[in-house]
Amino acid sequence: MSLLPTPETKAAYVEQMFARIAAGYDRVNRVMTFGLDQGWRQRVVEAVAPPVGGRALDVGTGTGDFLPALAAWMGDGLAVGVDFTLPMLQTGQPKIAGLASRAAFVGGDALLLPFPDATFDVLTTGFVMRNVVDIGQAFAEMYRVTRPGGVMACLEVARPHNPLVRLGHQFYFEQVVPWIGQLLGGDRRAYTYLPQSARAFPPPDDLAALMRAAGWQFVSYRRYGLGAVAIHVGARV
Ligand SMILES: C[S@@+](CC[C@H](N)C(=O)[O-])C[C@H]1O[C@@H](n2cnc3c(N)ncnc32)[C@H](O)[C@@H]1O
Repeated sequence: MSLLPTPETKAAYVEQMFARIAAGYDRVNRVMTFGLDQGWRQRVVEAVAPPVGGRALDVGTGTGDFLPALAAWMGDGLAVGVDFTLPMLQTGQPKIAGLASRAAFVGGDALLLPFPDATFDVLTTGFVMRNVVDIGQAFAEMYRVTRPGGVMACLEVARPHNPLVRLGHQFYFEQVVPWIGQLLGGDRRAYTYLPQSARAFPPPDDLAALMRAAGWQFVSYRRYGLGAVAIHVGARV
């Protein structure tokens, strides 16, 4: 049975779903990815290479997993995480408490970012684009708030190329992950939506085309985790 919402109901569906799973979100992520997810986020941060004293924005920050790494690169710079699911931000609050004035959460929509043009040096986003109603608009908003010369990197799920790996990945993602979500996160529906939304998500070449259409230049991507995720990078010239 499809759990994918219609475009009209998607934003509310996504917000309510992440509010439900916020408390167990980090735990399920670590187990479900065999601990690889933090390494992928680290690669995203390396790809944008935040400047010392700079400003970074993480879009759809959730519990703020990108913020400590972004802040670590920037010395006295500022890492901001924006998200529209407040319970996710509340769950992540202890993660940024130790960063004092070097990190902050802001409530807001990725499709209408609450920042002026050209505010940030670098942008990151992880596992968010599957969940937005309009990927092109999200990329365009990210472009708008990036200063000329800035860089953006996007981490998202992909489907492995190798047919055998693809089959194993499909079984794991569609049959096992919902049970992990049930056992460790208490929510089988949310972790059934996850593989379904991944199936409906544009493959890496199409995602790169959407980035280019939103204005991003020098767009490229690399796959990680046997092809289960891809990191796209683009620049605002
Ligand atoms: C799968 S979580 C990813 C969280 C985090 N980026 C990470 O790497 O773990 C997706 C997050 O995107 C947020 N999100 C989805 N659509 C959004 C939108 N239109 N505006 C702001 N946040 C959004 C959700 O609230 C959720 O916290």
